[in-house]
Amino acid sequence: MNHLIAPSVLAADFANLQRDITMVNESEADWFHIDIMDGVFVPNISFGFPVLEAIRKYAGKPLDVHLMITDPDRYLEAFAKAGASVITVHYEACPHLHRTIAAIKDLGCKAGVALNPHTPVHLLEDIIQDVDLVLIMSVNPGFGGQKFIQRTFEKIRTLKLMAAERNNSLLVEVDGGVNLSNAGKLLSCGANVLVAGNFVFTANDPKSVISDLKNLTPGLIGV
Ligand SMILES: O=C(CO)[C@@H](O)[C@H](O)COP(=O)(O)O
Repeated sequence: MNHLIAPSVLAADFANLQRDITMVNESEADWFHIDIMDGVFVPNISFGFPVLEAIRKYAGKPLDVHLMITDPDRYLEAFAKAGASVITVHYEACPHLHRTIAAIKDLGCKAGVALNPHTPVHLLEDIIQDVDLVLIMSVNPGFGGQKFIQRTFEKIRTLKLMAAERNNSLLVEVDGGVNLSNAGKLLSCGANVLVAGNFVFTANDPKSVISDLKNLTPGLIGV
């Protein structure tokens, strides 16, 4: 499949949110990446349902909702109702992950599981066949604009090997510090969804940055 680009709205200008949403609508991006942070699972609070509903009102592309919250089961239905197409929960926040993934699918959404940088890919061995997406965090979650962790490349390769045996259609998403100097290598390691926040929204020409990420050939840049 061609890879997907998901600009992270956390890096948008919230005083000009409609303008930034329109920019993403008009760009070659595929999804809106929406970071929900509760100040408990991660040391930051982002935004909740009123903002998500405002984004949904103008967004012309699927909402890829990344829940950095404890006990996400409490809110799955509300996020589905608020317009999420993909709901990703953290492995580290879900004691009954199999049940949580089933609940997301029952709501008609794609189900994803995210791994913090310290969480090994092999822990997904008994769930990888049940998820639509694995999100590999390439920074510690909680903030945009952090430095990409190099170990991520190897994690994606390992995940890809596991997926080849157990889930060929798995979406492999990478999030944190993604830019044009690491994106080509991420694609060649097996990533097929790139999240980018600051690299897109602080650019002089965000649409052309999105286009550059979308039209990358795996491995040609940043290997
Ligand atoms: O989930 C997160 C941070 O916790 C990310 O989605 C960031 O929002 C990505 O931002 P950049 O690192 O690309 O600026």
